[in-house]
Amino acid sequence: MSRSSVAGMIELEGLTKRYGEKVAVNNLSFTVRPGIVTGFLGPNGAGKSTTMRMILGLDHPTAGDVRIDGKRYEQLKDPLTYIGALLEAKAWHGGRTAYNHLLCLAQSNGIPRSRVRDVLETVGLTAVAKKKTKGFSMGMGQRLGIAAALLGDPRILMFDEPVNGLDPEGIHWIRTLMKSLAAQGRTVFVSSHLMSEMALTAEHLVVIGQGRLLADTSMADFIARNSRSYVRVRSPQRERLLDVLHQAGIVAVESGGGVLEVDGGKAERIGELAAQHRLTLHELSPQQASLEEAFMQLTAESVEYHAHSGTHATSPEPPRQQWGDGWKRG
Ligand SMILES: Nc1ncnc2c1ncn2[C@@H]1O[C@H](COP(=O)(O)OP(=O)(O)OP(=O)(O)O)[C@@H](O)[C@H]1O
Repeated sequence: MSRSSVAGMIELEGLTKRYGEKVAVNNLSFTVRPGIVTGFLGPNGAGKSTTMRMILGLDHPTAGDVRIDGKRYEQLKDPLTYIGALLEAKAWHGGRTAYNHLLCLAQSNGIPRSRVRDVLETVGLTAVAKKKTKGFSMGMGQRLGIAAALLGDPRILMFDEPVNGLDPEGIHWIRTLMKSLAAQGRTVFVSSHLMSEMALTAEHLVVIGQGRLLADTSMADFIARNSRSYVRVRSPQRERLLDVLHQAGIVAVESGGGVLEVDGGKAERIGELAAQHRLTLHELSPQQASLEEAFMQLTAESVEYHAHSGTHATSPEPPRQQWGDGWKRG
């Protein structure tokens, strides 16, 4: 563990959590830094919520350590002024107004009363501040949860699956808010099981599967390594086409169903070669593999419950790192 922690850093070192035989979080070590949105990505049951609960001192690690600005959560004086969090469960009292809910939280955490109006304004709930929260929609509830996280003006914000159940407008709002919090120099750590969502929000990615670290990388690097572009080609004269491509130094791979795949953007060249040799093409289509597919590849071996079988994955082996080779075929 680094003892020269920068303000706003979350540092995990060998963090492990067992529930009986089940290892929910397995020897996780990584650092979350300020000024960017860090996406915490993994399939359902990967251990994201358990990790976040340990960061907040709500669960105790079986082994390892997690520090906020170099300290354990319980060592922080007025912790809401260091780290604010939105966890999945809603924990407010439905009979209170939004204003009173936040006021109670402020008063019990040494936060000035003036912050209540500020955060209600930030999340767009000023007009309903005096309404009881039990009548709130899912989106309003999320906004109130985020207001509570922002109350202590913390340098670190942590959100567990914040866009779950929200409509497109709500999703857009949360995305914009997270980016603006990071632009203010704060640390923003956000979990999701959707790569497509993270691709639009996060600058850095931490990917876990079955509690283990699979990747800790910039989004730009993830895209560069995993955005495979290739050309799909089908021809009734497949063997002759393969020979022609081979002679031209173009590598084609058979991918089943009579389809050939050629890496890189060579569609024009393939079309010209086919025309020169009077070969018929039934398909010549440039393709771009999605990041969602790349994520599925990376985590494929660590998904707990497979939809097709419903069986529990019991392999004790760590999931194979598939950077770069994730796309190669046998
Ligand atoms: N209190 C508990 N007792 C026993 N097992 C638990 C407990 N909490 C979590 N688990 C198990 O630990 C594993 C990790 O769960 P966790 O909720 O942290 O995953 P997650 O990545 O947040 O998943 P999701 O995306 O579904 O919320 C799961 O197999 C879960 O069943």
